[in-house]
Formats: sequence, C-alpha cells, structure tokens
Amino acid sequence: MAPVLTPTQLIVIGAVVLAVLLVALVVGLVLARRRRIDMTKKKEELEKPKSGGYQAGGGFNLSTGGGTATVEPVEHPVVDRTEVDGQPGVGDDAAVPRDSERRTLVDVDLPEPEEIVEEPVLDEIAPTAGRMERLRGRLARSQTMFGKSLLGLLGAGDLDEDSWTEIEDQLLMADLGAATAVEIVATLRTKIVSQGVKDAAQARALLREVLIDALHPDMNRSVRALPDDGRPAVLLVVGVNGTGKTTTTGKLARVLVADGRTVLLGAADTFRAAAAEQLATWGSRVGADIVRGREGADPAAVAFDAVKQGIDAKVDAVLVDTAGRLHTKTGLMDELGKVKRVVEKQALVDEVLLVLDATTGQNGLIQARVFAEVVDVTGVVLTKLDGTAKGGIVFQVQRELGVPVKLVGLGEGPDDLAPFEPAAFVDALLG
Ligand SMILES: Nc1nc2c(ncn2[C@@H]2O[C@H](COP(=O)(O)OP(=O)(O)OP(=O)(O)O)[C@@H](O)[C@H]2O)c(=O)[nH]1
Repeated sequence: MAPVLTPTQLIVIGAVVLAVLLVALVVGLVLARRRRIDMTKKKEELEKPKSGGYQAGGGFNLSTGGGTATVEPVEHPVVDRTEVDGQPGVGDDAAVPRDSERRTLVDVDLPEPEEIVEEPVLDEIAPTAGRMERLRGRLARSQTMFGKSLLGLLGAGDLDEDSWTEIEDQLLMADLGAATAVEIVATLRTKIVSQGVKDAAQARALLREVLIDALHPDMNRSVRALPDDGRPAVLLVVGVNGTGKTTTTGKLARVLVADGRTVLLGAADTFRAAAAEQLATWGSRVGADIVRGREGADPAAVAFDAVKQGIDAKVDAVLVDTAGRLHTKTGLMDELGKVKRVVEKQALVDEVLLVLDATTGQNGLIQARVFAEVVDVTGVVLTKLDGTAKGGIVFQVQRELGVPVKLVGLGEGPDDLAPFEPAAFVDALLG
C-alpha cells in the first residue's frame, strides 16, 4: 500500500512549487525587458549617421564638357514613399507597393544644344598696290633676254649694220613681233644718231624710253569692275582652255574683295565640271558666292542666272568664268557670243577680259584674233609671264588687237596677279 503524505508534507511541497514558479516568473520578466532594450539600441545605431556626418544624396557636383548647364530636379512621381532624404529607411517597403500609383513618363526639358556656326576662315589677301614691283623678280627670264642681251649690244657703242640686225633678232626672239621690232629699231637708230649714246647708262635710259612708248602708256588700263548706279559691274572672262581663265577669275575676285567690294562668281564653264569646283574654292577663300549649273548645262543660262542674282543681291561685281573653248570649233565660239547676248538682256557687260597664255607666243595671238571677232574684247590678261622669256608678247597683243593689256599673271599663287604698268614692266625687263 502506497504511503500517504501527511498534511505537513503536502504544505511543504506546495510551497516549493510556488517558489519555483515565482522564480521562473521573475527571470522571464527580466529577460523580456532586456530584449526590449537591446532592440531599441540597435535601431538607434542604425539611424546614426556614418562617415563623420557625410550624408549621400545631397547631390554630386558633376561637371560636363559643356560647361555650366544645370538640370532642374524633377519631383518624384510616387508621393506615398516614406523616405524623406532619398535613402530607404527602416520600415520602408523594399519596393514600391504594387497598388501604388505608377510612375508615368515625365517630359524633361533638356537644354537645347547650342548651334555651332563655324565662321569660314578667309584668306589674308596680299596688298594690291605695288604688285608689279614686288613680283618683278618673276620676270627674270624675260629680263635675261632684254636686260642682258639687248643692253649688252646697245651699250657696246658704235653700232654697225650687223649690230642692228642682231638687236632686231633679239626683239623678235622676245616675241615682240616683226612690226614692233622693226619700229623699235628704227626709233632707236634715229635717237642714237640725234642724241648720241656715250655709256651703258645712257643706252639703258634710251631703250627704256623707246620700249615704254611702244607699250602705249596712255591706254586706259582700268578694269571696269566697280558698280554703276546701284548695278553691279559685269565682267566676262574668256579664253582658250588652260590659259588660266579660272585662276585669273579667282585672283581678280581677291583683288576686288581686298578693295572692300562684294563679288559674285558665275561658273559658266559647264563644259568642265572641275572648273566650277575650282572656282568655288577660290570664292570660298575670300567669301564670294558662286552661281553654278550642272555639268553640261547651257553656259548662257548660268551666266544669266549669275548676273540676275548679282543684281538682286546688289553685289559690286559679277565675274563670269566661261568655258575654255577651242577657237577652231565654230559652234563653241558661237556659244560664247550667245553667253554675252543673253547676259546683255539684263545688264551691260562692262568688261570682256581675254586671257592669253604668254608662253604660247604666236598661237596666243591667233586665239586673240578669233575671240575679238566674236566678242568685243575690252582688255587682255597675259598669264604665265613668270614662266617665259617672251614677255615681249605684250607689245604684239596690244598692237594686234588695239586693246590694252590690263593685267598680268606672274605665278600660280593666289595673289600673283598684277595690274599691267608699262614703266614698271619695262624696268623689270631691263633689270
Ligand atoms: N606659272 C603660272 N601659272 C599660271 C598662271 N595663271 C594660271 N596658271 C596655271 O595654269 C593652269 C591652268 O589654269 P586654269 O585657270 O585652270 O585655266 P583655264 O583657262 O580656266 O582652263 P579650263 O578651265 O580648262 O578652260 C593652272 O595650273 C594654273 O595654276 C600664271 O600667271 N603663272
């Protein structure tokens, strides 16, 4: 039979159980309180700013290559976010709740890119005054012929018949032409007989005087390139291909621009596409506009358009570069006549400049005759005088055509065009 606990024993057991329960309760309360304190502490630690107080999100000072442009901050489209400083905080949703208002597309005004207009870089143009003097060295080859040989013969004194024949031959070799050579020899002989020549300096002075006279210094050599009555001057540049028409047109444009004039170029050489390209380059270097047609277009139509645009734009001068037609092709020469007639429907042609290559000698003269029959040549440009000993062609051309040489080409450089001045030219020839 199981022993029966006495009432005293039962009281003791009950007291022990009660005490154990009390202790468990107290311990449980203490632990629960401690846990609560720890959690609070951790939250405080999280909220403490790090890195010595630096807070990201205040905006980096970024620079761009574009300089100082600023972009306005755009308001966040979702308004019920809990963060206040752009950074997620404790208690924030990890992601925007699915039922929150969706971000929509926001139009942001971006700064307009600045349009960069590049200023064309224009050429410096060499001074137009005194070019003949500056370029006189270019006549070195002709100078050898005149200055050295001719002066040598003249200065030798006591000229016999053979000496005079030799002088005449020298003049012929320098391309003065028979008529001019005979005339010059005759004048020299008369003057030497009447005045007498004692030394080389006197011989030089006499020859200088006779040569200048033969160049008709009184001829009007001004290039008619200035506007008249608010109307642009119209110049046609004609000549056989390869003589230097396009180059001369470009060089002349530079001279006019240097003089403060506005110029429009007309590329009526539609025969050779590269000619228009070449002329456009000349124009762009000095800021002169160009009117051109497609390859094979009617040159007269292009010339007409150029003059019309020149009048509308009120430029000072329109320079029309024509096709370098072979003078033997009658039809093509007719075309040149047509260019002039068509242009004249709206403006007078002030100047027809015939470009002749000095190195071609007599051939140039034949060309000159043919061109003069088709158009009224008002002035001659003698090119490539730098490459020839035959500067004497100047005398022949003037004599043959009765028109003045107005300009001379003394090199391939853009400013190697000079006004023709008889005295300066003769001085350059005589050295
Ligand atoms: N040395 C020298 N060369 C020149 C002179 N003038 C022009 N030239 C050269 O001659 C060549 C022909 O010149 P262009 O102006 O193309 O001749 P173009 O008459 O227009 O020829 P096309 O367009 O074929 O009718 C080029 O190489 C020029 O540089 C000059 O005075 N001296």
